[in-house]
Amino acid sequence: MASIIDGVKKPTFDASKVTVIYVLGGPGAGKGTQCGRLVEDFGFSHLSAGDLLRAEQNREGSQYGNQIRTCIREGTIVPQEITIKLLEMAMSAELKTRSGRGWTDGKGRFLIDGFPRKMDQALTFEETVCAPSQVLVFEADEEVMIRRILERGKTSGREDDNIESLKKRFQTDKELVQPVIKYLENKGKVLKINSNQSIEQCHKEASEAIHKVLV
Ligand SMILES: Nc1ncnc2c1ncn2[C@@H]1O[C@H](COP(=O)(O)OP(=O)(O)O)[C@@H](O)[C@H]1O
Ligand SMILES: O=c1ccn([C@@H]2O[C@H](COP(=O)(O)OP(=O)(O)O)[C@@H](O)[C@H]2O)c(=O)[nH]1
Repeated sequence: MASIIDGVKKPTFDASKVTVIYVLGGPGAGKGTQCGRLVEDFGFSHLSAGDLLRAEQNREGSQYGNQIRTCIREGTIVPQEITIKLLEMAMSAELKTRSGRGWTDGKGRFLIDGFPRKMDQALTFEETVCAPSQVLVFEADEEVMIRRILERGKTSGREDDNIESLKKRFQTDKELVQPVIKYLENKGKVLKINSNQSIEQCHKEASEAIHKVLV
């Protein structure tokens, strides 16, 4: 069977026709929740790297299923070739099927949630797909994130919404994701939002920042 990966190479769409916003933050910081709200406001396509990986993991015949499952359970990062290819394919598909609906400036609007989580991903995506216009980073205290994830775990069915996986995800966040945030901060693209606050307050701060990017 053909692989979904045929090397990271130029995507099939024109990078000048898309606006990409990265949405980062620890597990349970509220990335998915806030993306849902921003989709309503601005007509973004919301691409969660974690959701794309879970879908690929469960796809019948996927040769990456076991590898993805192990990484997710252990809170480690899936090799970039897999994640970037999945993102690129999802972006191409959206650009074909939506053809501008809800994108008032004619550019494809993408919220990329939970990515990049490692420096190699940040650099490769920038080189082969495009650079982000803005980066939203939701920051919550560890005890707040633990409480939210354990609550979510009661119904999410996710193999990593438990305290053992969570501790490993926090470790990965410190070691790998924080350097990516520093790198993006040096480019002046990062807005940090305190997500111990209410969903409403986080949304207000996030949507103000997006307004400035999309004008
Ligand atoms: N600001 C907030 N205040 C209280 N609960 C929140 C807040 N943001 C998200 N939640 C809840 O916390 C859980 C994790 O949020 P989610 O958006 O899935 O986080 P992430 O995508 O960052 O892992 C969800 O059950 C969500 O309803
Ligand atoms: O670019 C990515 C994004 C996610 N993941 C994996 O998917 C898991 C779940 O990520 P998601 O963003 O869905 O969940 P969160 O930890 O933010 O709740 C992570 O812990 C990683 O194992 C990954 O390998 N690369």
